[in-house]
Amino acid sequence: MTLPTTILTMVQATKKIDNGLNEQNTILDHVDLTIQKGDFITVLGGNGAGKSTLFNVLAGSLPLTSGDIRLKHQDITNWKEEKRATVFARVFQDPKQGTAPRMTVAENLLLALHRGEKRTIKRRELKENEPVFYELCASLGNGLENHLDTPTGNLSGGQRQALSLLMATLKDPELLLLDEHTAALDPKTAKQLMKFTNQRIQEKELTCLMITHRMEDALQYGNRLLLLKKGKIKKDLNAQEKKKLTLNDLFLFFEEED
Ligand SMILES: Nc1ncnc2c1ncn2[C@@H]1O[C@H](COP(=O)(O)OP(=O)(O)OP(=O)(O)O)[C@@H](O)[C@H]1O
Repeated sequence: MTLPTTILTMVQATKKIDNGLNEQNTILDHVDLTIQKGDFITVLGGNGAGKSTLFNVLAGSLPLTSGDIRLKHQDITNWKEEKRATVFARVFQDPKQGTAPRMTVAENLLLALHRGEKRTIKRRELKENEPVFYELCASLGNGLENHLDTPTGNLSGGQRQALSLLMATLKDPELLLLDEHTAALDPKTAKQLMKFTNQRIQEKELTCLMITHRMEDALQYGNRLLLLKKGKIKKDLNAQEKKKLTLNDLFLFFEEED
């Protein structure tokens, strides 16, 4: 049996925000979290529970007030957002956020292939990578392979989110952050993208945190489930505990007073 490899550790991670009345609100409250390689963790919590804050402090868009974050035992607490983007990839809820609208599908994929490098797009490289990009897009099953030369602003929301997911996973990030990435899609498209997401995570053996408000998805996918309330992790369920969990248990959790 191989021992699990720790990818990420948060120790007493806390974020306080000035509320404008000379007081501070704690929006992430002394969070301890250890993520092992290959974990696919679904993250649930009501509005304002702190899910996006958790992602923002991981991605570096919000600095921690106290506590620290370690990536494979390296302290990354003070790494800037740009540096963290070389190891973490994030897909947002809004299809407009993940891709450059005036650039074509192929150009966006080429940018993703060179994530973290400062360089311009070369026509020759686009040509060379075309067969790879075609196959990659065809694997989505939504016709994106026929739009390699289409600016992404002209794609459907579903195609654009699928492309964002492909881009985020192209270079095997240490940690994939899915921030309600299916929430803006119609039920059928959301289901297809979720199926593809799971397939991609399994195939590439990625480590992933996924925020969702779809409780069925939180139960169906992943090997671990976090329940957040008032900036705290209230439950961290492992695979066995998660298997036993029902939709009713989740409804009860949301209704519970603290
Ligand atoms: N930059 C900020 N400035 C002030 N308050 C903030 C900031 N970011 C988050 N908050 C507050 O922190 C709390 C947690 O917000 P957060 O967006 O993390 O919740 P969430 O669980 O993602 O909610 P939702 O499901 O509605 O997206 C909320 O009360 C929110 O108003």
